[in-house]
Amino acid sequence: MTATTDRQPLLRADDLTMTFGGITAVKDFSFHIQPGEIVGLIGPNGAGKTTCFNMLTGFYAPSNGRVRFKGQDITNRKPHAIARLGLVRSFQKTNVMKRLTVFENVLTGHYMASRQSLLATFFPGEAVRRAEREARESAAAIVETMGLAQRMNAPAHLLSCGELRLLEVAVALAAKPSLLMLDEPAAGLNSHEAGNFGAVLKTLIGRSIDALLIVEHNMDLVMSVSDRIVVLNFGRKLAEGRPAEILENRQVAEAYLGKAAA
Ligand SMILES: Nc1ncnc2c1ncn2[C@@H]1O[C@H](COP(=O)(O)OP(=O)(O)OP(=O)(O)O)[C@@H](O)[C@H]1O
Repeated sequence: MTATTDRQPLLRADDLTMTFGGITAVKDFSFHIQPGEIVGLIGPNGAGKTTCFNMLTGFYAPSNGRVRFKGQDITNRKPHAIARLGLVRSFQKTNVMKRLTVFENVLTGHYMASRQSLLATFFPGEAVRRAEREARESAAAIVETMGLAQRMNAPAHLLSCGELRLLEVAVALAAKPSLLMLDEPAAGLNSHEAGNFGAVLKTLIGRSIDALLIVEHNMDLVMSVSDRIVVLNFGRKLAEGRPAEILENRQVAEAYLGKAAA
């Protein structure tokens, strides 16, 4: 075990359970994320990964179990309240507005997060003007961090698939997350683009975010970026460990092969 396990987790979920009518999507699922970690949450289709994301971020009220973030019990809090605490998620559907430029998309992310009043926007005082300046500086810095500086003023519809996936993360970063949760952020990327995407994600830890939880079907990507992997199967935790341990785990291989053979 590493020394990190002695510290208080950034996020801790205990016995999370979600039932929809007669279907149990997730059952007694417990896990944690330490500051500084990238954790991969994997599992075959329908294993319960997105349902977990929804429970952790307040989009679903768990049927049972608790979620703690930064030491606070956030179970059943509203999604926007959880996001304001620093737990920010992406969705499988894109958050990018195709007509806006890369910079404008990230700036819009800042405004969505800051909830500045309309009155303040039209009749700005010094404080609002300063906030505006800071938002623009921060947006430009995020674009650079994601490796998109050359595309700062390009309309999003002109971006390659790889650049678009990076921009989606950039927009999420505008909300100033402490823990960022990405749901299939590398969908549609070829192996070269996925390699670059993973390398950029790794640079974010300790610089833009404290920790990252990633749900991803691209195994090369998730194995190369994650410090630890948690495997879900039929809503239950099947395995947990370092990527090399998970790759050698027979039960995990069978869960995936079983699904593929079905
Ligand atoms: N709102 C819902 N109502 C009823 N059943 C649901 C609902 N959301 C999810 N489920 C069911 O819960 C189970 C887990 O689904 P979930 O989407 O969480 O899996 P997943 O691991 O994210 O799958 P994928 O990798 O395909 O995205 C599935 O059987 C799904 O049909």
